[in-house]
Amino acid sequence: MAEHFLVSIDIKNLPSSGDNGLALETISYLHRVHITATPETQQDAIDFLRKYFNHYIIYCDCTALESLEDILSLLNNGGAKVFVAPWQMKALAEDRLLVGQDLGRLVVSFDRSRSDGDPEEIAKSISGEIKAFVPDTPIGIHIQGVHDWKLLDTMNRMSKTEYYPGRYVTLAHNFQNEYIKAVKDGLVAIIPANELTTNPKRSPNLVPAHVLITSALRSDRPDGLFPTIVTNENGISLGLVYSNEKSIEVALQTGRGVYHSRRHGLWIKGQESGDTQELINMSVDCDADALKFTVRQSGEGFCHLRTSTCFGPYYGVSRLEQTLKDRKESAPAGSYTSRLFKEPKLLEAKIMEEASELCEANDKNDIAAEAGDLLYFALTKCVAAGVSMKDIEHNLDLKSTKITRRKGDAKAQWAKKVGHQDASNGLTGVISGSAEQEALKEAASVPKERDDTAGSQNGRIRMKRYKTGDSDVKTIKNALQRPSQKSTDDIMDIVKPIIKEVRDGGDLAVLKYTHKFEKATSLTSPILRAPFPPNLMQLPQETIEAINTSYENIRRFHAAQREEKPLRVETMPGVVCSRFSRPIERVGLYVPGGTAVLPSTALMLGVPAMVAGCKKIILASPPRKDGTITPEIVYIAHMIGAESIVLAGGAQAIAALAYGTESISKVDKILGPGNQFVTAGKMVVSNDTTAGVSIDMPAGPSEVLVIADKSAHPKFVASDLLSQAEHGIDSQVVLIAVDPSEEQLTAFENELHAQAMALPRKDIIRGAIEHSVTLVVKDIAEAMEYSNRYAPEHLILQVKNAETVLSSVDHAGSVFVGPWAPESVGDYSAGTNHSLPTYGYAKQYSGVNLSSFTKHITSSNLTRQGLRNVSSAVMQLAKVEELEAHRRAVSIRLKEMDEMKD
Ligand SMILES: NC(=O)c1ccc[n+]([C@@H]2O[C@H](COP(=O)([O-])OP(=O)(O)OC[C@H]3O[C@@H](n4cnc5c(N)ncnc54)[C@H](O)[C@@H]3O)[C@@H](O)[C@H]2O)c1
Ligand SMILES: N[C@H](CO)Cc1c[nH]c[nH+]1
Repeated sequence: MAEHFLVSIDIKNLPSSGDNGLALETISYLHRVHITATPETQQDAIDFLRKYFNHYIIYCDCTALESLEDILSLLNNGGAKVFVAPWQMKALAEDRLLVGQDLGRLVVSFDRSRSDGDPEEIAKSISGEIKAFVPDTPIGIHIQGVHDWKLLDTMNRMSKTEYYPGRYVTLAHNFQNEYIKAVKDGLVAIIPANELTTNPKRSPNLVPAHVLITSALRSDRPDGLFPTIVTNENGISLGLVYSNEKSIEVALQTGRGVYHSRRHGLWIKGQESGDTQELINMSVDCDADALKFTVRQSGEGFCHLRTSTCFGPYYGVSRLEQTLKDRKESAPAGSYTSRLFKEPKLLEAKIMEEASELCEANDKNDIAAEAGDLLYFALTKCVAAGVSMKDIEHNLDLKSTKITRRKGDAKAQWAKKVGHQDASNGLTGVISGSAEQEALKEAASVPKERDDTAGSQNGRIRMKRYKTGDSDVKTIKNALQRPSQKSTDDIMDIVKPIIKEVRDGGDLAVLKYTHKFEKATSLTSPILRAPFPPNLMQLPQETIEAINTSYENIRRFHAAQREEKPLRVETMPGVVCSRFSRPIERVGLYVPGGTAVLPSTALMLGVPAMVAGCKKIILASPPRKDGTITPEIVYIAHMIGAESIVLAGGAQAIAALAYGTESISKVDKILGPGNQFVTAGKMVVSNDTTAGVSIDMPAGPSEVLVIADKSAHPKFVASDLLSQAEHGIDSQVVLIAVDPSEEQLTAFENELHAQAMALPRKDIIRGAIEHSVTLVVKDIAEAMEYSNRYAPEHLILQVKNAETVLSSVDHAGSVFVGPWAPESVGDYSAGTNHSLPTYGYAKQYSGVNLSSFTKHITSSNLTRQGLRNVSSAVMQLAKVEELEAHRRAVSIRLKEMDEMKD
């Protein structure tokens, strides 16, 4: 429907029927409203959208908002379009917060109330500003405070060559005729509700609403009438009638379907038949020569022949809805539908049955038949609850206005049922696969809503059970699938522009993202350099002691990994090959800080870097909101001799380390775990040959696999599973129970539930437990087979003679042996490293260790005889490869040897 005018409403002071101007109900007949959101009224605007999305098409003026997130949330809550200032348009477009057709929901607002000047120049500069930032998507323009018609005329002229979908105006003077002229000229006038009336006799100074409508219309009929299509709420056409200025005026005054009969004049539908119509709204079509009335029809129907429409009875979904409503009011004896209304459990079962039959249907006819059955039962449930087809459509419309969309993964239980795997589980395995975003918004580790039952069964936090003898291989394979994350493409689309901006824009770009993601807006430099001020590392004595103990154990274990002397092998007499290691000179260590601050990761990366002898160690970690870094990390940075701490997280920190900026030194290798953005950032920079940087491995959401036999202590088993489940909802924990009794399984489950319920992060745990499993196997050999296939980040062996099982471990990041080795000792203090491969990457990667910070150089040292001994092999192979210079490098030397002999 074309836009002609918007009624502006003060959301803090909603118009009511006693006021001057139009009341809310009458405004809904005109359908399009304009509201203003300021930092103070932002929440009111959201509440208005949520409450009235079904009644109006709502446009929001956001020019006074400071936060781009607030603008996006208005669009996400159903705002049809947002009016933004030029700087907001620029930022939204540049940050790619709106792309594609969502950009078309912007209207750029220019305030001309105080500026005069050549209209031609003004119009040109407006057009230039828009084209500079949104060159490809047509967007609307709004001229605010217009007091000069020359400017509007010029804009109108320009619109013939430059397309703006909507030219909106707010007038400086409140004159009736000006509004009417604007609408007649094809502009969309924004008119305050208190300057409009449906009763011009009573309020002669206000603008008559019906005149505004007819000003937008042009009749191409000799009698000047406007053809009017009448539809029901679902958009089904009831018939064709005619309107004129008078009938529109009465329709607006009475809120009913009122038309002009070419035989009888003013026609109030249903006045005689009783089949009245409640007016929902009226609108003008795209070329302004026809009207549409949307109405709620009562009685027999619209047509004088007593059918629902002038084209016959309803059909399809509308007929079904009508029948169901009739049955609800009064059903004939024995009606099946009426039984469904009375037996909700039967209805529920039928919905599931039909949904499953639809899934199984293959050919076109079957699919249509099964979809029809499912619709019947689904709509029965809706009608029983008083939900109409219109309500469903509104809901769909609201979802379609969202700019941040869910990826739409199936819940694990359903995905597993049908054996669906996320197609995007490819690239790294770590950054592949759900989140949240909601795209932009779905941080990996967010607590579940309180009423979310994920991970719970009958109110208990419980993992799903599978038994290898009872379930087929495919079912178990699916059950052991890691939870999927946001698709690789989505993440790459977010990360790549960030990296490019930091590479090109340096410090300023890093700061921009730190302000945005960490909200640390007071930060003016992205770096904290050593020597670190003592006041930034004040810690309680017990924390210092804990760090010192962990530091020393980690140092000892990693120092023991040093190769004391070079490897030296004489491969043939006189041919000596050697290999020696050298530290990587400059390393960047990423310490996560999104959902939890992990100083222990600073130790796990920093201590081996120091032991290896890296010359330059730079830490990077997202700062807190006030711009500071947690004192434990500063203290550890000081202990390991770090050059500096980059006060940034995510892909921006990775890019700064890879390319360097004015203040951040470039590094040769980046190590450390992180979320999907960090991991994707590491992948991107390591693939850029111009960056000259390598990375450690894909280290994503934490996971643990516990193998427990009859000797295992349920309390220990449950506590180990929970220690990794509390990391994030994207973590996965697996229990392999070896030949357990039912009592033992129940004991594991009771403990898990009881301990989880007492933990502060139980909501996160529930999320993780949703995709976690207990697998029952017959013996330890089978347990090891499954464990090796899964290749867990952490493997815990709570079995008899655990030490002997170690020899069967082929793939795991780190193993914890026996009842007295909880995984958390490895997380903090035992000495082994906690930066480990996840997602099954333990099949090809090691966890961080000393060699992650070194590289090897080889050397060959030959005597004369040595060269003679190897010469024929070298020369023959050079000949085969037709590389003559290679061959000669040997033959010339042999000749020289021979001559020297003579
Ligand atoms: N495998 C291992 O060895 C190991 C060790 C420790 C931690 N971990 C894992 O590391 C992860 C840490 O993740 P985290 O989120 O807590 O911290 P993080 O520091 O990895 O990520 C936070 C950063 O993500 C960026 N970000 C957030 N939302 C964004 C968006 N919408 N667009 C672009 N960038 C965005 C921000 O820059 C923010 O600074 C967890 O999954 C944890 O389990 C793994
Ligand atoms: N378990 C994580 C590695 O997957 C590391 C960690 C840090 N803090 C606590 N735990």
